[in-house]
Amino acid sequence: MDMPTQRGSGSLLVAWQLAGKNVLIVGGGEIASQRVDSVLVTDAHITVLTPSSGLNPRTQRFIAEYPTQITHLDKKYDNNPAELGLLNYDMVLTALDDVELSRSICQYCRDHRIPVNAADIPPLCDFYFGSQIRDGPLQIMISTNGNGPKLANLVKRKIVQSLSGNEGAAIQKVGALRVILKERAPGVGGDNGKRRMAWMTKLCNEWDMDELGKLDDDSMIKLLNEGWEKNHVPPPHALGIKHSVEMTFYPMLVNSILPSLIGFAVGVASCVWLRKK
Ligand SMILES: C[C@@]1(CC(=O)O)c2cc3[nH]c(cc4nc(cc5[nH]c(cc(n2)[C@H]1CCC(=O)O)[C@@](C)(CC(=O)O)[C@@H]5CCC(=O)O)C(CC(=O)O)=C4CCC(=O)O)c(CCC(=O)O)c3CC(=O)O
Ligand SMILES: NC(=O)C1=CN([C@@H]2O[C@H](COP(=O)(O)OP(=O)(O)OC[C@H]3O[C@@H](n4cnc5c(N)ncnc54)[C@H](O)[C@@H]3O)[C@@H](O)[C@H]2O)C=CC1
Repeated sequence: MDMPTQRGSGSLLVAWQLAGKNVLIVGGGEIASQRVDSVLVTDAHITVLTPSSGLNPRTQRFIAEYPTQITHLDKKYDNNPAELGLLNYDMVLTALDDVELSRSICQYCRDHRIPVNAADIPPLCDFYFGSQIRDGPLQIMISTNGNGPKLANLVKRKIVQSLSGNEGAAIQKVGALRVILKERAPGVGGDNGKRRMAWMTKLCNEWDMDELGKLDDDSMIKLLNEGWEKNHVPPPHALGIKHSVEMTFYPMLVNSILPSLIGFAVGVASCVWLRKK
């Protein structure tokens, strides 16, 4: 499907690397729990600022389960950014039922160029959250750029249905293979870089996700010895990798082929029965 190119009115889609950075979440309710969930995956250090009485059960559970990754400051924010040390944070998220407080935190962050998201005030956000699909290293974010969050969730469901479930494993194996390949043929850019990229591209085009996901340590070495070193991409079966029946075949079998077979069998049986009569 060709989509028309649109310039302007969009936002930059990036995969923000937050490992080891400090993220402040002000609030501890339903939305804060979703923020904690989203940020935990990044290996950032999270501070949740809210009184214990305002923690919902999910946020409470995260704090209990990840004591080294999450610090809970059990107090009300009294709108004193200096006391809080706001400048020490790399990102601030507000999830408050107090829009004026949210607005003032946003303003302080903007003045000090700290990226900020306020769940209740889209125009003040530096970035929006989106609907997410994750499968290992595969991350898909669906954004409607603030227009229709529920529709983002519905588009996500459509995309999930179109995935085979093999993508995450395949990407993880390709990632491991690329590391070994770069050790074998090191260097940034230049002829080596070009050759590496051409070979990896050919491999990804010729093997499918299921086959890539079946690579293991031994077959990776074999693939490099017999493929990379000889400047070609062997087919998966040459390395003993067999393609399994697509998962999508089963729903097809149940939904269309099986009912037709049953219908045909019933038809034949009734003909035989009628003839006998
Ligand atoms: C701008 C943004 C700021 C931000 O949060 O970063 C924002 C803002 C607001 N959302 C509101 C309402 C709802 N939000 C959801 C759900 C989600 N909202 C998410 C993101 C975003 N929400 C950002 C834009 C993302 C985009 O457009 O693509 C998702 C995708 C991701 C996430 O939250 O992590 C997550 C789905 C995740 C999933 O299921 O996969 C539902 C549905 C539900 O809860 O089931 C409803 C009720 C139905 C509806 O309104 O659509 C309101 C109150 C409106 C009012 O008062 O009327 C505001 C404030 C406003 O708009 O003023
Ligand atoms: N972005 C989004 O997807 C959505 C945003 N919202 C908006 O997000 C906001 C938060 O929603 P919920 O989490 O459901 O609310 P909630 O009522 O569950 O949580 C509010 C939190 O704010 C905390 N809080 C209030 N004053 C505080 C202070 N001075 N210092 C520290 N913590 C304080 C409370 O302790 C509580 O944890 C609401 O304004 C809501 O309208 C609502 C739905 C979706």
